[in-house]
Amino acid sequence: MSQAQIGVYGLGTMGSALALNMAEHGFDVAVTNRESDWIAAFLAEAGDLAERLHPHDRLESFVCGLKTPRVILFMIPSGAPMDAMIKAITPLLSPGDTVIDGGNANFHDTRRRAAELGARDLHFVGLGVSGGELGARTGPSMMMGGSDHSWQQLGPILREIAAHYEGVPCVAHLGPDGAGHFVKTVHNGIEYADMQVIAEIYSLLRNGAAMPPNEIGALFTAWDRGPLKSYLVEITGRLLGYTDPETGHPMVDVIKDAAGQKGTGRWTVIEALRMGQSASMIEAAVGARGWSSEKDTRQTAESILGGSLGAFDGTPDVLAEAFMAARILCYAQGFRILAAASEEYDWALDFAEIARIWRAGCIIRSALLDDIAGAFGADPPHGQLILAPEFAQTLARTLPALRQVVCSAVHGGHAVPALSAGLAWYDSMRLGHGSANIIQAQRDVFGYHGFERLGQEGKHHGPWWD
Ligand SMILES: NC(=O)C1=CN([C@@H]2O[C@H](COP(=O)(O)OP(=O)(O)OC[C@H]3O[C@@H](n4cnc5c(N)ncnc54)[C@H](OP(=O)(O)O)[C@@H]3O)[C@@H](O)[C@H]2O)C=CC1
Ligand SMILES: O=C(CO)[C@H](O)[C@H](O)COP(=O)(O)O
Repeated sequence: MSQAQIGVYGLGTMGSALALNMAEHGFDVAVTNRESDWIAAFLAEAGDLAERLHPHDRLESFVCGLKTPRVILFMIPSGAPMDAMIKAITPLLSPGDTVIDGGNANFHDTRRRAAELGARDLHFVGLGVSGGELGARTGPSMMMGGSDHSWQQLGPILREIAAHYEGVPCVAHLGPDGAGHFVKTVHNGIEYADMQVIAEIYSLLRNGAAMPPNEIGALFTAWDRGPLKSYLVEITGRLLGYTDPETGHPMVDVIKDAAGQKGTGRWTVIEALRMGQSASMIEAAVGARGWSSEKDTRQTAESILGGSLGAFDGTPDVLAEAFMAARILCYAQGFRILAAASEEYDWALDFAEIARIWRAGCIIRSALLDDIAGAFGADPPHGQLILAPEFAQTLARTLPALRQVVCSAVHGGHAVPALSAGLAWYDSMRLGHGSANIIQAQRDVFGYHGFERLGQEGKHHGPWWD
Protein backbone atom coordinates (compact mmCIF):
# COMPACT_ATOMS: atom_id res chain seq x y z
CA MET A 1 0.00 0.00 0.00
CA SER A 2 1.30 3.50 -0.83
CA GLN A 3 2.32 5.56 2.17
CA ALA A 4 0.43 8.86 2.34
CA GLN A 5 2.20 12.10 3.32
CA ILE A 6 -0.64 13.24 5.54
CA GLY A 7 -3.84 11.82 6.99
CA VAL A 8 -7.14 13.69 7.26
CA TYR A 9 -9.64 12.42 9.82
CA GLY A 10 -13.13 13.95 9.48
CA LEU A 11 -14.62 14.33 6.02
CA GLY A 12 -17.23 16.95 6.91
CA THR A 13 -17.36 20.39 5.29
CA MET A 14 -13.82 21.47 6.15
CA GLY A 15 -11.98 18.14 6.24
CA SER A 16 -13.17 17.02 2.81
CA ALA A 17 -12.33 20.41 1.27
CA LEU A 18 -8.83 20.40 2.77
CA ALA A 19 -8.20 16.80 1.66
CA LEU A 20 -9.20 17.68 -1.92
CA ASN A 21 -7.02 20.80 -1.81
CA MET A 22 -4.02 18.68 -0.71
CA ALA A 23 -4.70 16.06 -3.38
CA GLU A 24 -4.93 18.76 -6.02
CA HIS A 25 -1.50 20.01 -4.96
CA GLY A 26 -0.02 16.56 -5.52
CA PHE A 27 0.00 15.21 -1.98
CA ASP A 28 -1.05 11.65 -1.17
CA VAL A 29 -3.67 11.88 1.53
CA ALA A 30 -5.00 9.07 3.72
CA VAL A 31 -8.63 9.80 4.58
CA THR A 32 -11.13 8.43 7.04
CA ASN A 33 -14.29 9.42 8.85
CA ARG A 34 -16.22 8.39 11.95
CA GLU A 35 -19.21 7.28 9.84
CA SER A 36 -17.37 5.27 7.19
CA ASP A 37 -20.38 5.39 4.82
CA TRP A 38 -19.35 8.92 3.93
CA ILE A 39 -15.98 7.86 2.56
CA ALA A 40 -17.26 6.26 -0.66
CA ALA A 41 -19.51 9.24 -1.40
CA PHE A 42 -16.59 11.60 -0.84
CA LEU A 43 -14.32 9.64 -3.20
CA ALA A 44 -17.04 9.52 -5.85
CA GLU A 45 -17.26 13.32 -5.77
CA ALA A 46 -13.47 13.71 -5.84
CA GLY A 47 -13.26 12.70 -9.53
CA ASP A 48 -9.67 12.43 -10.78
CA LEU A 49 -8.35 13.58 -7.41
CA ALA A 50 -9.48 10.25 -5.92
CA GLU A 51 -6.17 8.79 -7.22
CA ARG A 52 -4.34 10.64 -4.47
CA LEU A 53 -6.92 10.01 -1.75
CA HIS A 54 -6.38 6.75 0.13
CA PRO A 55 -9.49 5.66 2.04
CA HIS A 56 -9.50 3.69 5.28
CA ASP A 57 -12.45 2.53 7.28
CA ARG A 58 -10.48 1.68 10.43
CA LEU A 59 -8.23 3.90 12.52
CA GLU A 60 -5.48 1.24 12.63
CA SER A 61 -5.16 0.95 8.85
CA PHE A 62 -5.42 4.77 8.50
CA VAL A 63 -2.41 5.17 10.80
CA CYS A 64 -0.49 2.35 9.11
CA GLY A 65 -1.08 3.99 5.72
CA LEU A 66 0.97 7.06 6.68
CA LYS A 67 4.67 7.77 6.14
CA THR A 68 6.59 8.14 9.38
CA PRO A 69 6.96 10.37 11.27
CA ARG A 70 3.23 10.72 10.75
CA VAL A 71 1.17 13.87 10.28
CA ILE A 72 -2.53 13.53 11.03
CA LEU A 73 -5.03 16.34 10.68
CA PHE A 74 -8.32 16.14 12.57
CA MET A 75 -11.18 18.29 11.25
CA ILE A 76 -13.84 17.49 13.82
CA PRO A 77 -15.58 19.38 16.65
CA SER A 78 -12.80 20.46 18.97
CA GLY A 79 -14.12 19.72 22.45
CA ALA A 80 -14.82 16.25 23.83
CA PRO A 81 -14.67 14.58 20.34
CA MET A 82 -11.06 15.74 19.95
CA ASP A 83 -10.08 14.40 23.38
CA ALA A 84 -11.76 11.08 22.58
CA MET A 85 -9.94 10.81 19.25
CA ILE A 86 -6.59 11.64 20.85
CA LYS A 87 -7.20 8.86 23.35
CA ALA A 88 -8.07 6.42 20.57
CA ILE A 89 -5.17 7.26 18.24
CA THR A 90 -2.33 7.79 20.71
CA PRO A 91 -1.59 4.06 21.30
CA LEU A 92 -1.18 3.64 17.53
CA LEU A 93 1.42 6.41 17.14
CA SER A 94 5.21 6.50 17.43
CA PRO A 95 7.58 9.15 18.85
CA GLY A 96 7.91 12.09 16.44
CA ASP A 97 4.40 11.79 15.03
CA THR A 98 2.26 14.95 14.90
CA VAL A 99 -1.45 15.19 15.65
CA ILE A 100 -3.13 18.36 14.38
CA ASP A 101 -6.41 19.85 15.54
CA GLY A 102 -7.59 22.04 12.64
CA GLY A 103 -10.89 22.94 14.30
CA ASN A 104 -11.84 26.02 16.25
CA ALA A 105 -10.43 24.89 19.58
CA ASN A 106 -10.16 26.74 22.83
CA PHE A 107 -6.40 27.41 23.09
CA HIS A 108 -6.34 26.31 26.75
CA ASP A 109 -7.35 22.82 25.54
CA THR A 110 -4.63 23.00 22.89
CA ARG A 111 -1.98 23.84 25.48
CA ARG A 112 -3.13 20.99 27.70
CA ARG A 113 -3.17 18.50 24.80
CA ALA A 114 0.28 19.63 23.61
CA ALA A 115 1.68 19.04 27.09
CA GLU A 116 0.01 15.63 27.41
CA LEU A 117 1.21 14.41 24.01
CA GLY A 118 4.62 16.00 24.53
CA ALA A 119 5.10 13.80 27.59
CA ARG A 120 4.83 10.82 25.20
CA ASP A 121 7.26 12.27 22.62
CA LEU A 122 4.34 13.09 20.35
CA HIS A 123 3.67 16.53 18.88
CA PHE A 124 0.35 18.34 18.99
CA VAL A 125 -0.44 21.23 16.67
CA GLY A 126 -3.28 23.72 17.05
CA LEU A 127 -3.98 24.88 13.53
CA GLY A 128 -6.39 27.77 13.03
CA VAL A 129 -7.99 27.44 9.61
CA SER A 130 -10.05 30.26 8.16
CA GLY A 131 -11.90 30.74 4.91
CA GLY A 132 -14.91 28.48 5.28
CA GLU A 133 -15.53 25.63 2.86
CA LEU A 134 -14.45 27.51 -0.27
CA GLY A 135 -11.29 28.74 1.42
CA ALA A 136 -10.42 25.24 2.62
CA ARG A 137 -10.88 23.91 -0.92
CA THR A 138 -9.07 26.67 -2.84
CA GLY A 139 -6.71 28.25 -0.31
CA PRO A 140 -7.34 29.04 3.36
CA SER A 141 -5.40 31.25 5.73
CA MET A 142 -3.79 29.10 8.41
CA MET A 143 -2.37 29.94 11.82
CA MET A 144 -0.08 27.23 13.15
CA GLY A 145 0.91 26.72 16.78
CA GLY A 146 3.24 23.87 17.62
CA SER A 147 6.83 22.65 17.63
CA ASP A 148 9.55 23.42 15.05
CA HIS A 149 9.61 19.69 14.33
CA SER A 150 5.92 19.74 13.37
CA TRP A 151 6.38 22.89 11.28
CA GLN A 152 9.16 21.13 9.34
CA GLN A 153 6.79 18.25 8.62
CA LEU A 154 3.74 20.36 7.89
CA GLY A 155 5.10 23.61 6.47
CA PRO A 156 5.75 22.28 2.92
CA ILE A 157 2.15 21.00 2.68
CA LEU A 158 0.51 24.04 4.25
CA ARG A 159 2.48 26.50 2.12
CA GLU A 160 1.20 24.76 -1.01
CA ILE A 161 -2.47 24.56 -0.05
CA ALA A 162 -2.72 28.02 1.54
CA ALA A 163 -4.17 31.12 -0.06
CA HIS A 164 -1.48 33.31 -1.59
CA TYR A 165 -1.30 37.10 -1.46
CA GLU A 166 0.98 38.44 -4.20
CA GLY A 167 2.79 35.10 -4.15
CA VAL A 168 3.20 34.94 -0.37
CA PRO A 169 1.47 31.97 1.30
CA CYS A 170 -1.04 32.92 4.00
CA VAL A 171 0.27 30.51 6.60
CA ALA A 172 2.80 30.88 9.37
CA HIS A 173 4.24 29.12 12.37
CA LEU A 174 3.18 31.66 14.98
CA GLY A 175 4.46 30.06 18.17
CA PRO A 176 4.22 26.96 20.33
CA ASP A 177 1.16 24.97 21.48
CA GLY A 178 -1.91 27.26 21.68
CA ALA A 179 -0.54 30.25 19.77
CA GLY A 180 -2.21 29.34 16.46
CA HIS A 181 -5.59 28.61 18.00
CA PHE A 182 -5.42 31.80 20.05
CA VAL A 183 -4.71 33.88 16.94
CA LYS A 184 -7.61 32.13 15.15
CA THR A 185 -9.87 32.89 18.12
CA VAL A 186 -9.00 36.59 17.94
CA HIS A 187 -9.43 36.48 14.15
CA ASN A 188 -12.99 35.30 14.80
CA GLY A 189 -13.49 38.01 17.44
CA ILE A 190 -12.54 40.63 14.85
CA GLU A 191 -14.85 38.83 12.40
CA TYR A 192 -17.74 39.20 14.90
CA ALA A 193 -17.07 42.94 15.35
CA ASP A 194 -16.69 43.65 11.62
CA MET A 195 -19.93 41.74 10.91
CA GLN A 196 -21.73 43.67 13.64
CA VAL A 197 -20.50 47.01 12.24
CA ILE A 198 -21.79 45.98 8.81
CA ALA A 199 -25.15 44.97 10.32
CA GLU A 200 -25.43 48.31 12.12
CA ILE A 201 -24.67 50.27 8.95
CA TYR A 202 -27.20 48.15 7.04
CA SER A 203 -29.82 48.80 9.71
CA LEU A 204 -29.28 52.58 9.66
CA LEU A 205 -29.78 52.63 5.90
CA ARG A 206 -32.74 50.27 5.97
CA ASN A 207 -34.60 51.58 9.01
CA GLY A 208 -33.34 55.15 9.17
CA ALA A 209 -33.17 55.98 5.47
CA ALA A 210 -35.82 53.57 4.07
CA MET A 211 -33.34 52.17 1.55
CA PRO A 212 -34.32 48.80 0.04
CA PRO A 213 -31.93 45.86 0.51
CA ASN A 214 -30.86 45.68 -3.15
CA GLU A 215 -29.83 49.36 -3.11
CA ILE A 216 -27.91 48.85 0.12
CA GLY A 217 -26.31 45.82 -1.53
CA ALA A 218 -25.24 47.97 -4.47
CA LEU A 219 -23.70 50.45 -2.04
CA PHE A 220 -21.69 47.71 -0.31
CA THR A 221 -20.59 46.43 -3.70
CA ALA A 222 -19.40 49.92 -4.60
CA TRP A 223 -17.53 50.16 -1.28
CA ASP A 224 -15.89 46.85 -2.08
CA ARG A 225 -14.10 48.56 -4.98
CA GLY A 226 -12.39 51.07 -2.69
CA PRO A 227 -10.48 51.20 0.60
CA LEU A 228 -13.24 49.25 2.40
CA LYS A 229 -12.65 46.27 0.12
CA SER A 230 -13.06 43.06 2.07
CA TYR A 231 -14.60 39.63 1.85
CA LEU A 232 -17.35 40.48 4.36
CA VAL A 233 -18.30 43.66 2.45
CA GLU A 234 -18.26 41.70 -0.81
CA ILE A 235 -20.58 38.93 0.41
CA THR A 236 -22.89 41.43 2.12
CA GLY A 237 -23.24 43.35 -1.15
CA ARG A 238 -24.04 40.16 -2.99
CA LEU A 239 -26.40 38.54 -0.47
CA LEU A 240 -28.51 41.70 -0.26
CA GLY A 241 -29.38 41.29 -3.93
CA TYR A 242 -31.09 37.90 -3.43
CA THR A 243 -34.85 37.34 -3.54
CA ASP A 244 -36.63 34.56 -1.67
CA PRO A 245 -38.02 32.18 -4.31
CA GLU A 246 -40.88 31.23 -1.97
CA THR A 247 -42.25 34.70 -1.21
CA GLY A 248 -40.61 37.05 -3.70
CA HIS A 249 -39.37 39.17 -0.77
CA PRO A 250 -35.76 40.17 -0.32
CA MET A 251 -34.00 37.10 1.10
CA VAL A 252 -32.72 39.02 4.15
CA ASP A 253 -36.31 39.88 5.10
CA VAL A 254 -37.28 36.23 5.55
CA ILE A 255 -34.28 35.33 7.72
CA LYS A 256 -34.99 35.36 11.47
CA ASP A 257 -33.01 38.15 13.14
CA ALA A 258 -31.42 35.87 15.75
CA ALA A 259 -27.67 35.32 15.30
CA GLY A 260 -25.98 32.03 16.14
CA GLN A 261 -22.56 31.73 17.74
CA LYS A 262 -20.32 28.80 18.41
CA GLY A 263 -17.99 30.33 20.99
CA THR A 264 -14.89 31.89 19.46
CA GLY A 265 -16.16 35.49 19.78
CA ARG A 266 -17.08 34.86 23.40
CA TRP A 267 -13.68 33.24 24.09
CA THR A 268 -11.96 36.32 22.66
CA VAL A 269 -13.79 38.57 25.10
CA ILE A 270 -13.28 36.19 28.04
CA GLU A 271 -9.54 36.00 27.38
CA ALA A 272 -9.31 39.77 26.90
CA LEU A 273 -11.03 40.45 30.22
CA ARG A 274 -8.99 37.77 31.98
CA MET A 275 -5.80 39.54 30.89
CA GLY A 276 -7.17 42.90 32.09
CA GLN A 277 -7.71 44.00 28.49
CA SER A 278 -10.71 45.46 26.72
CA ALA A 279 -12.07 44.51 23.36
CA SER A 280 -15.22 46.57 23.62
CA MET A 281 -16.23 46.29 19.96
CA ILE A 282 -15.92 42.50 20.04
CA GLU A 283 -17.75 42.43 23.36
CA ALA A 284 -20.50 44.58 21.82
CA ALA A 285 -20.75 42.17 18.90
CA VAL A 286 -20.99 39.10 21.14
CA GLY A 287 -23.56 40.87 23.32
CA ALA A 288 -25.59 41.95 20.30
CA ARG A 289 -25.74 38.33 19.08
CA GLY A 290 -26.98 37.35 22.53
CA TRP A 291 -29.68 40.07 22.55
CA SER A 292 -30.69 39.11 19.02
CA SER A 293 -31.50 35.60 20.17
CA GLU A 294 -34.13 36.98 22.61
CA LYS A 295 -36.59 37.43 19.77
CA ASP A 296 -39.74 36.74 21.82
CA THR A 297 -38.76 39.18 24.55
CA ARG A 298 -37.93 41.86 21.99
CA GLN A 299 -41.28 41.42 20.29
CA THR A 300 -43.10 41.86 23.59
CA ALA A 301 -40.88 44.79 24.50
CA GLU A 302 -41.66 46.56 21.25
CA SER A 303 -45.35 46.70 22.20
CA ILE A 304 -44.55 47.92 25.74
CA LEU A 305 -41.52 50.15 25.24
CA GLY A 306 -42.20 51.35 21.69
CA GLY A 307 -40.13 50.53 18.65
CA SER A 308 -40.24 53.75 16.65
CA LEU A 309 -37.03 54.86 14.97
CA GLY A 310 -36.03 58.34 13.84
CA ALA A 311 -34.53 59.25 10.50
CA PHE A 312 -30.82 58.74 9.99
CA ASP A 313 -29.33 61.96 8.72
CA GLY A 314 -26.10 60.87 7.09
CA THR A 315 -25.01 60.27 3.54
CA PRO A 316 -23.50 57.03 2.24
CA ASP A 317 -20.15 58.87 2.04
CA VAL A 318 -20.33 59.70 5.73
CA LEU A 319 -21.21 56.08 6.50
CA ALA A 320 -18.25 54.87 4.45
CA GLU A 321 -15.88 57.11 6.43
CA ALA A 322 -17.44 55.96 9.73
CA PHE A 323 -17.09 52.35 8.61
CA MET A 324 -13.40 52.86 7.88
CA ALA A 325 -12.82 54.39 11.33
CA ALA A 326 -14.73 51.55 13.01
CA ARG A 327 -12.84 48.89 11.08
CA ILE A 328 -9.46 50.34 12.11
CA LEU A 329 -10.57 50.48 15.74
CA CYS A 330 -11.83 46.91 15.64
CA TYR A 331 -8.59 45.51 14.18
CA ALA A 332 -6.64 47.64 16.69
CA GLN A 333 -8.56 46.11 19.59
CA GLY A 334 -7.94 42.61 18.23
CA PHE A 335 -4.19 43.18 17.95
CA ARG A 336 -4.10 44.53 21.52
CA ILE A 337 -5.46 41.21 22.77
CA LEU A 338 -2.84 39.38 20.74
CA ALA A 339 -0.14 41.58 22.30
CA ALA A 340 -1.41 40.86 25.82
CA ALA A 341 -1.47 37.10 25.19
CA SER A 342 1.93 37.15 23.54
CA GLU A 343 3.37 38.67 26.69
CA GLU A 344 1.44 36.44 29.09
CA TYR A 345 2.38 33.19 27.32
CA ASP A 346 5.79 34.32 26.07
CA TRP A 347 4.85 33.58 22.45
CA ALA A 348 6.72 36.47 20.76
CA LEU A 349 3.90 36.82 18.24
CA ASP A 350 4.87 38.68 15.09
CA PHE A 351 1.95 41.05 14.48
CA ALA A 352 3.11 42.08 11.00
CA GLU A 353 3.25 38.40 10.05
CA ILE A 354 -0.24 37.80 11.44
CA ALA A 355 -1.60 40.71 9.39
CA ARG A 356 0.22 39.33 6.33
CA ILE A 357 -1.36 35.88 6.62
CA TRP A 358 -4.81 37.45 7.04
CA ARG A 359 -4.52 39.34 3.72
CA ALA A 360 -6.03 36.47 1.72
CA GLY A 361 -7.98 33.28 2.32
CA CYS A 362 -9.60 34.19 5.63
CA ILE A 363 -12.99 35.64 6.48
CA ILE A 364 -11.60 38.99 7.69
CA ARG A 365 -9.36 39.54 4.67
CA SER A 366 -9.51 43.18 3.67
CA ALA A 367 -7.53 45.85 1.86
CA LEU A 368 -6.62 47.32 5.24
CA LEU A 369 -4.53 44.32 6.31
CA ASP A 370 -1.69 45.11 3.93
CA ASP A 371 -1.40 48.55 5.54
CA ILE A 372 -1.66 46.98 9.01
CA ALA A 373 1.21 44.63 8.18
CA GLY A 374 3.25 47.66 7.09
CA ALA A 375 2.34 49.59 10.25
CA PHE A 376 3.38 46.77 12.59
CA GLY A 377 6.54 46.24 10.55
CA ALA A 378 7.46 49.87 11.34
CA ASP A 379 7.02 49.39 15.11
CA PRO A 380 4.22 51.82 16.02
CA PRO A 381 4.40 53.85 19.28
CA HIS A 382 3.53 51.63 22.29
CA GLY A 383 2.80 48.85 19.77
CA GLN A 384 -0.58 50.50 19.12
CA LEU A 385 -2.05 50.42 15.63
CA ILE A 386 -4.03 53.63 16.25
CA LEU A 387 -0.73 55.45 16.91
CA ALA A 388 0.96 54.33 13.69
CA PRO A 389 1.30 57.60 11.72
CA GLU A 390 -0.80 56.56 8.70
CA PHE A 391 -3.56 55.09 10.88
CA ALA A 392 -3.59 58.12 13.22
CA GLN A 393 -4.02 60.28 10.11
CA THR A 394 -6.83 58.13 8.69
CA LEU A 395 -8.58 58.16 12.07
CA ALA A 396 -8.26 61.95 12.29
CA ARG A 397 -9.96 62.18 8.88
CA THR A 398 -12.70 59.60 9.48
CA LEU A 399 -13.56 60.13 13.18
CA PRO A 400 -15.86 63.12 12.57
CA ALA A 401 -17.97 60.83 10.38
CA LEU A 402 -18.07 58.11 13.04
CA ARG A 403 -19.10 60.74 15.58
CA GLN A 404 -21.84 62.03 13.26
CA VAL A 405 -23.15 58.53 12.56
CA VAL A 406 -23.22 57.53 16.24
CA CYS A 407 -24.89 60.85 17.21
CA SER A 408 -27.57 60.51 14.56
CA ALA A 409 -28.14 56.85 15.43
CA VAL A 410 -28.44 57.55 19.16
CA HIS A 411 -30.76 60.48 18.48
CA GLY A 412 -33.01 58.34 16.32
CA GLY A 413 -33.05 55.40 18.76
CA HIS A 414 -31.02 53.07 16.51
CA ALA A 415 -28.87 50.55 18.41
CA VAL A 416 -25.24 50.82 17.28
CA PRO A 417 -23.38 48.94 20.03
CA ALA A 418 -20.20 48.25 18.05
CA LEU A 419 -19.90 51.66 16.39
CA SER A 420 -20.48 53.46 19.71
CA ALA A 421 -18.10 51.13 21.61
CA GLY A 422 -15.37 51.89 19.07
CA LEU A 423 -15.92 55.61 19.40
CA ALA A 424 -15.88 55.48 23.22
CA TRP A 425 -12.64 53.50 23.16
CA TYR A 426 -11.01 56.00 20.78
CA ASP A 427 -12.17 58.92 22.92
CA SER A 428 -10.78 57.24 26.04
CA MET A 429 -7.43 56.46 24.47
CA ARG A 430 -6.83 59.90 22.94
CA LEU A 431 -6.79 61.69 26.32
CA GLY A 432 -3.67 61.78 28.47
CA HIS A 433 -5.86 62.58 31.47
CA GLY A 434 -9.09 60.67 31.98
CA SER A 435 -11.62 60.24 34.79
CA ALA A 436 -10.18 57.24 36.66
CA ASN A 437 -8.92 59.59 39.43
CA ILE A 438 -12.56 59.68 40.60
CA ILE A 439 -12.70 55.86 40.67
CA GLN A 440 -9.47 55.76 42.67
CA ALA A 441 -10.78 58.34 45.15
CA GLN A 442 -14.03 56.39 45.59
CA ARG A 443 -12.10 53.15 46.15
CA ASP A 444 -9.96 54.85 48.76
CA VAL A 445 -13.03 56.27 50.54
CA PHE A 446 -14.93 53.01 50.81
CA GLY A 447 -12.14 50.46 50.94
CA TYR A 448 -8.93 52.32 51.95
CA HIS A 449 -7.41 50.86 48.76
CA GLY A 450 -5.00 53.75 48.29
CA PHE A 451 -4.02 55.58 45.12
CA GLU A 452 -0.93 56.80 43.32
CA ARG A 453 -0.37 60.59 43.36
CA LEU A 454 0.63 62.24 40.12
CA GLY A 455 4.39 62.57 40.04
CA GLN A 456 4.97 60.74 43.35
CA GLU A 457 5.99 57.17 44.10
CA GLY A 458 4.13 54.90 46.49
CA LYS A 459 0.63 54.43 47.80
CA HIS A 460 -1.33 57.35 49.25
CA HIS A 461 -4.65 57.96 51.00
CA GLY A 462 -6.95 60.98 50.92
CA PRO A 463 -7.98 63.28 53.75
CA TRP A 464 -11.50 61.89 53.62
CA TRP A 465 -14.19 62.30 56.27
CA ASP A 466 -14.57 59.67 59.07
N1 LIG B 1 -17.40 25.33 8.71
C1 LIG B 1 -16.55 26.34 8.78
O1 LIG B 1 -16.68 27.38 8.10
C2 LIG B 1 -15.35 26.24 9.66
C3 LIG B 1 -15.24 25.24 10.61
N2 LIG B 1 -14.11 25.16 11.38
C4 LIG B 1 -13.95 24.10 12.37
O2 LIG B 1 -13.62 22.88 11.70
C5 LIG B 1 -14.11 21.76 12.44
C6 LIG B 1 -14.98 20.91 11.55
O3 LIG B 1 -16.06 21.72 11.12
P1 LIG B 1 -16.98 21.34 9.86
O4 LIG B 1 -16.20 20.60 8.84
O5 LIG B 1 -17.67 22.60 9.49
O6 LIG B 1 -18.04 20.36 10.55
P2 LIG B 1 -18.99 19.25 9.90
O7 LIG B 1 -20.15 19.16 10.81
O8 LIG B 1 -19.23 19.50 8.46
O9 LIG B 1 -18.12 17.92 10.01
C7 LIG B 1 -17.80 17.41 11.28
C8 LIG B 1 -16.87 16.23 11.11
O10 LIG B 1 -16.49 15.82 12.42
C9 LIG B 1 -16.86 14.44 12.58
N3 LIG B 1 -17.26 14.20 13.95
C10 LIG B 1 -18.29 14.78 14.61
N4 LIG B 1 -18.33 14.33 15.86
C11 LIG B 1 -17.32 13.42 15.99
C12 LIG B 1 -16.87 12.61 17.04
N5 LIG B 1 -17.46 12.63 18.25
N6 LIG B 1 -15.81 11.82 16.83
C13 LIG B 1 -15.21 11.77 15.63
N7 LIG B 1 -15.60 12.53 14.56
C14 LIG B 1 -16.65 13.34 14.77
C15 LIG B 1 -18.00 14.21 11.61
O11 LIG B 1 -18.10 12.84 11.34
P3 LIG B 1 -19.49 12.16 10.88
O12 LIG B 1 -19.58 12.37 9.40
O13 LIG B 1 -19.32 10.74 11.25
O14 LIG B 1 -20.59 12.86 11.63
C16 LIG B 1 -17.52 15.04 10.42
O15 LIG B 1 -16.56 14.36 9.69
C17 LIG B 1 -14.85 22.34 13.65
O16 LIG B 1 -13.99 22.35 14.75
C18 LIG B 1 -15.17 23.78 13.22
O17 LIG B 1 -15.27 24.65 14.30
C19 LIG B 1 -13.07 26.03 11.23
C20 LIG B 1 -13.14 27.03 10.31
C21 LIG B 1 -14.29 27.25 9.48
O1 LIG C 1 -14.28 29.97 12.07
C1 LIG C 1 -15.17 30.31 11.32
C2 LIG C 1 -14.97 31.45 10.40
O2 LIG C 1 -13.74 32.09 10.60
C3 LIG C 1 -16.46 29.57 11.38
O3 LIG C 1 -17.32 29.84 10.32
C4 LIG C 1 -17.14 29.81 12.69
O4 LIG C 1 -18.21 28.90 12.83
C5 LIG C 1 -17.69 31.23 12.83
O5 LIG C 1 -18.10 31.48 14.15
P1 LIG C 1 -19.65 31.53 14.58
O6 LIG C 1 -20.26 30.23 14.08
O7 LIG C 1 -19.60 31.65 16.06
O8 LIG C 1 -20.26 32.73 13.89
